[in-house]
Order: sequence, then C-alpha cells, then structure tokens
Amino acid sequence: MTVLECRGLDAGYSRGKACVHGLDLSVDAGEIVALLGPNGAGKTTLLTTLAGLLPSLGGEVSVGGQAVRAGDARAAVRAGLVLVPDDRSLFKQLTTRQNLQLAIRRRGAARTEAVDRVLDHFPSLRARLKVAAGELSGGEQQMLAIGRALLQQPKVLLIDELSMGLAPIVVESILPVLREVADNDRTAVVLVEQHVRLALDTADRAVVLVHGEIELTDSAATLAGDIGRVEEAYLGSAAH
Ligand SMILES: Nc1ncnc2c1ncn2[C@@H]1O[C@H](COP(=O)(O)OP(=O)(O)OP(=O)(O)O)[C@@H](O)[C@H]1O
Repeated sequence: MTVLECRGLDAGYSRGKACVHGLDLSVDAGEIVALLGPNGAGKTTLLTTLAGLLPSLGGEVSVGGQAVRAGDARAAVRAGLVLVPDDRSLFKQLTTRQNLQLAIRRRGAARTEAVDRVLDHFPSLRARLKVAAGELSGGEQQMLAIGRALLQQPKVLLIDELSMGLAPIVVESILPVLREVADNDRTAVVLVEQHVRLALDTADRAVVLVHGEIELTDSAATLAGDIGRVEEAYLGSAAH
C-alpha cells in the first residue's frame, strides 16, 4: 500500500531555480527506499522539502492519500513525515533522556513505554540516559536522533546521510533497526546513504537521483547483483 506519493515535485532554494525537477516517487508502507546519487544531486533538498522545511516549488506530496501542505514543517510531522537531518539536530546540552522525552507529547506510563521501546531498539543508550547528548559518541548521537524521530510515530521516516562520520560497524548496528521498524511497524523509510553497498543490503528498492531527476530505480537486490548499473548512473552524471 502506497504511503508516500510525490507527483511532479519541484524543489530548490529559489523560484525558477529548482534543483529537483518534476519528481514522481511512491513509497509503500514497510518499504525501505535507498536514495542514492552523487554530491549535489538534490537528495538533501528533496528530504528537506518533504519535511516541510523548504517550500516546494511545485507539485504535490501526499501521505496516506492526504495532501500535505507544502512548506509547513508542523503539517509534515502531523502527516507522519519525520526527518532525521544530516546534522542530527540534537539538543546538545540536554541529556539523552530529555532529548527523547521532548519528542513525545504523551504523559505518564505511555511516555515511559514509548521511550522504553526506543531503548529496546538501541540498548546502548540505556547506560547513557543521564549523559548530555553533546557528550555521546557519533554513533550514539545517530541512535538518539533516530530514536527521537521514532517517538514521533512516523509513517515515513526520512534519514539524511545516516552513516556520516560513523564507523561501518556502528552503521551496521543501526541499519537492522530500520528493517525492524519497517517490518514490524510498517513504517516507510527513505534513506540517503553514501555507502551504496550498505544501502542496497538494507533497502528494498533504490532510486538514483542525478541532477534532480531519477536516473535509475530498481529493486535493491537486483542492483546489488549488478552494481555496475549504479556506477554507470553516477558516472552518467559527469557527462550531463
Ligand atoms: N542552502 C542552499 N542554498 C542554495 N543552494 C543550495 C543550498 N543547499 C544546497 N544547494 C544546492 O542545491 C543542489 C542540490 O544539493 P543537495 O544538498 O540537495 O544535494 P545532495 O544530493 O544532498 O548532495 P550531498 O551529498 O553533497 O549533500 C546543489 O547544486 C547545491 O549546491
């Protein structure tokens, strides 16, 4: 079942200068889509626009069949579009626990239960609950950023540059959590990831964005078995 639908989406930083052009993209509930592409392809711009942090320059976005008002971050979160930005945007002076608690409006037992579920996903955060987010390791910060996003009960989790600055072993411990969330909660995940191999191993489908347009899309398993097609799509970008 389609949960996220973009039709003819134009995105960019000023009118008449779109860097994502007429993008059509559908993502199913429980599906992980790896959004790949060279530097400057428009991946961050697309996620930021979906999250309502940038006004879109045209086209439509809907979640669960309901149109989402463009350029309205609150409307995006209410619709279930939740972004984990590449800088992770944690409250660095606040503790891990406080960062998690700020993400949920619910009170009392429901809040404790929701935080507990996140800690089940990321057990290493349990020992770090009283530590300021700024003191956490890069991997712990990424876990906290994803945990905080999960507390907002996303229908579509948008993750920008998951592995930025992290050791591969740390990334490999985080990626299975996305699979669990997709499989068990039917959350859709759009994952921007520079490590193509890791992304293809985790995702159901991959989309290669080049100069703001979809150059290639196929099942992740198919592309993992023919990585040359992905490389060609990237290299093709140099010829544009
Ligand atoms: N704040 C900004 N203002 C104006 N133009 C921007 C801004 N941020 C990015 N751009 C431009 O928008 C285009 C798309 O950039 P974007 O960051 O979305 O690409 P990306 O695929 O995420 O690449 P990267 O992996 O390098 O982050 C690029 O040409 C970039 O220079």
